[in-house]
Amino acid sequence: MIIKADQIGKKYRREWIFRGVDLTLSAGNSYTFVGPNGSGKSTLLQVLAGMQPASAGKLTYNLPDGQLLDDEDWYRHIVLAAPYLELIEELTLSELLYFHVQFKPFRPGLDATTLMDRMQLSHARNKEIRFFSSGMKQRVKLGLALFSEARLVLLDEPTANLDRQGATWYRNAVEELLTRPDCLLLLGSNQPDEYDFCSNVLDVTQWK
Ligand SMILES: Nc1ncnc2c1ncn2[C@@H]1O[C@H](COP(=O)(O)OP(=O)(O)OP(=O)(O)O)[C@@H](O)[C@H]1O
Repeated sequence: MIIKADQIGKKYRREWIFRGVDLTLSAGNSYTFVGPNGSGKSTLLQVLAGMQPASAGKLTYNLPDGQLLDDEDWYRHIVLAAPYLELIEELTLSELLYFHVQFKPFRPGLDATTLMDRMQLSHARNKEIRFFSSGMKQRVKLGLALFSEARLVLLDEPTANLDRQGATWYRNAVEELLTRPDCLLLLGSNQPDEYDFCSNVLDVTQWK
């Protein structure tokens, strides 16, 4: 997976959030977008993920064999965990995993039972998501992102609402993901301990 951004920009009404972004993001690497509150990290991640249209410039997505992904294919290859994305609150955890796997398989060797175990949430398998604490919900979002079969993993504020044990769990899971040469990891963060393993740290204020 290679994402090429050619002079992309995003504006809301008359305000440019960022512009002139030229990037080549390649699988086997991680990239972290940093900057103060409101600087455009989440917006840039969403535009790079194809979830929001760019207002200017061009984005292309290539697989290693040079194949270009079209819109329909694209969504099979990405996962995003972010505070602003909601889980389906009426489902139990078991039901949610069953629903999710219909659209996106888990990584090889994982099923719903092992995944709940990896999320350290087996005890809550029959509880509805709406009764989960914010930290438990965050583990579910991260678990679905980190343990699903996807070539592009986007994590926005990954340790939001996690306690110290949860932050260690995140750290171990993300380091395991980084051993996969076929995976491209993009992070949005302003917490250094969420991304200090990452060698490509990009300040979004350079694109104001
Ligand atoms: N849908 C929208 N309509 C108008 N303005 C928006 C919209 N979404 C975001 N913005 C504006 O875009 C700017 C960047 O917001 P964004 O959420 O990308 O920043 P951020 O760096 O992720 O912030 P934080 O660190 O607080 O999460 C902000 O000024 C925000 O108000």
